[in-house]
Amino acid sequence: MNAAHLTPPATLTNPGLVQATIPLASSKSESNRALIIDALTGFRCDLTNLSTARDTQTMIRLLKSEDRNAGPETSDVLDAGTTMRFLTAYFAVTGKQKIMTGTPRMCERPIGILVDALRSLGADITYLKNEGYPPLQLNGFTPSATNRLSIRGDVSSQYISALLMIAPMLPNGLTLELTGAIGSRPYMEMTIEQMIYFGADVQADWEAKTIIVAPKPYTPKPYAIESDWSGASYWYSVAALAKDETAEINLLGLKPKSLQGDSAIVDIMRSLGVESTFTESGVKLTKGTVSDSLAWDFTDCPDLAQTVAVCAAVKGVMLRMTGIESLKIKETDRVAALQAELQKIGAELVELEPNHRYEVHQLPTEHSVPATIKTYDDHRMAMAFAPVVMREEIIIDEPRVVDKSYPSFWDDMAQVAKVQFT
Ligand SMILES: O=C(O)C1=C[C@@H](OP(=O)(O)O)[C@@H](O)[C@H](O)C1
Ligand SMILES: C=C(OP(=O)(O)O)C(=O)O
Repeated sequence: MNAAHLTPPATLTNPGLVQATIPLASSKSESNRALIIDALTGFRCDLTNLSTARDTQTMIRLLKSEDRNAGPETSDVLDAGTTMRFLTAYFAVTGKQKIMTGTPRMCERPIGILVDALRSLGADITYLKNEGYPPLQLNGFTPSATNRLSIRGDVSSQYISALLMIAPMLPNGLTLELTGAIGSRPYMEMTIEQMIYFGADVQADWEAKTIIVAPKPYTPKPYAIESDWSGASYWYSVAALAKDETAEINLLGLKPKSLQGDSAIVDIMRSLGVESTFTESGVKLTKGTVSDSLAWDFTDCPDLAQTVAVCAAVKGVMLRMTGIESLKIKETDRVAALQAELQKIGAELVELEPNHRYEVHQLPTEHSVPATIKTYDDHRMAMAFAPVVMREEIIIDEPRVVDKSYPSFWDDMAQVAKVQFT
C-alpha cells in the first residue's frame, strides 16, 4: 500500500535450526470489535493488548477524530475492511456526518448490503462515486420503526458483525434473518461473544439463521485482546516446512478456547505435520506426521487459505480447497494472486468446479530460485510465501504490506532465517 511501493524487497535466506519464541501481534478482529463497543459505552472500557496492526491503529485514530464534527469530516480507512464496515455502522447510528473512503482497492470492495440495511434502520447515506461501493457520505440518522431485516450471509460477515454491534443502541433492538449460505460464521460468533461479554442480550439460532439483539446498552468492562491466530498460521507453516526435525516454535498469548475461527489452523496443520501443545504461555509447535493429501473447506476461515495453499504446495501434499469464493473480494483477488505466484515456486492452483472446488498441486517442471513473489497490496500474500525460505531462498516484494495486520512480522521472521531488505 502507498509507502510500501517505495520499500525494497525482502530477501529471505539461510534457515537455521528452528528454536523460536514468537510474541505475535494481537488480533485485529477482536481489537476492532472491542474498540467499537468501547466507543458505544462512551470510551469507558479498559482495553488492553490492542493490536499494533495498521487496521486497528486506523480505527483508533478515526474514532478519536469523531467529535470534531464541523461538517462532514473524511474518515479514510485505508485498506481496512473491518474498519470501513464497522465504522460506517457506528458513525451512521450515532448520527455523525462523515465521508467514508479508503484506498482504490477499498473503493472496489462492496458495501451495498450494509448500506441498504443501515438505510432501512434510518441512516441517510449517499454514494459519492459508484452505487454499492465507497466512498460514501453519512448525513445523519432518524431511527425508523424497522427492527427486523433480511441480509445475505454469503458475501461478507463484516456487514452482519457491523449491524449486530450497533443493534443494542436501536430503540427496538434488531432481528437479523440471514439468507443464502453463511460465510465466515466464526467471525459473527466472535462478535456475539464479545457483545455478550459487554452485557448485550443476543440470541443466535444458526439452524433458523436468525440472530436477535435486545435494545440493552453495553456495560463498560476491562477486556484483554488475545494474540492473533491468523498471524500464528504463518508460524505453523514455518514449522511444517522446517527441515529440522527438532524444530520447536513457541507462540505466545494464544489460548485453546479462542474466539477466533482461525484457531482451526491447529487441525489443518496436523495433516501437514505440525503438532500443537498448549502451555501456560501459548502454544508449542513441534513436528508430527504428514498426510499425503488434505481436503479443507475454508468457508469458516478464509484468511487461512493462502497459508495452507503455499504450505501444501511446497510440501507436495495434494490440497483440495472449497469455500474460497470470498477471497476474490478481499485485499486483492487472492485466488488470482495465488494462481500467479504459486507457479513461481513450481505449483499450481486449479479451479476444478467454477468458483467452488479448487486443487493445489506441485508441477513436474523445475522452477528458478529465488522466486520473486508479488504481494498485490495484500499482507497475507507476503506472510504466506515467507515460510518457503525453510526450503529455498525467496524474495518478497513490497514487504511492508505486513503492517496491515502484523507489523513485527519480519522481526519475528529474523529468528528463523536471514531477512535482508535490499
Ligand atoms: O470480521 C472480521 O474481523 C473479519 C472477517 C472476515 O471477512 P469476511 O467476513 O468478509 O469473510 C475476514 O476475512 C477478515 O480478515 C476479518
Ligand atoms: C480480509 C482481511 O481483512 P479486511 O477484510 O478487514 O480488510 C484480512 O485481514 O485478511
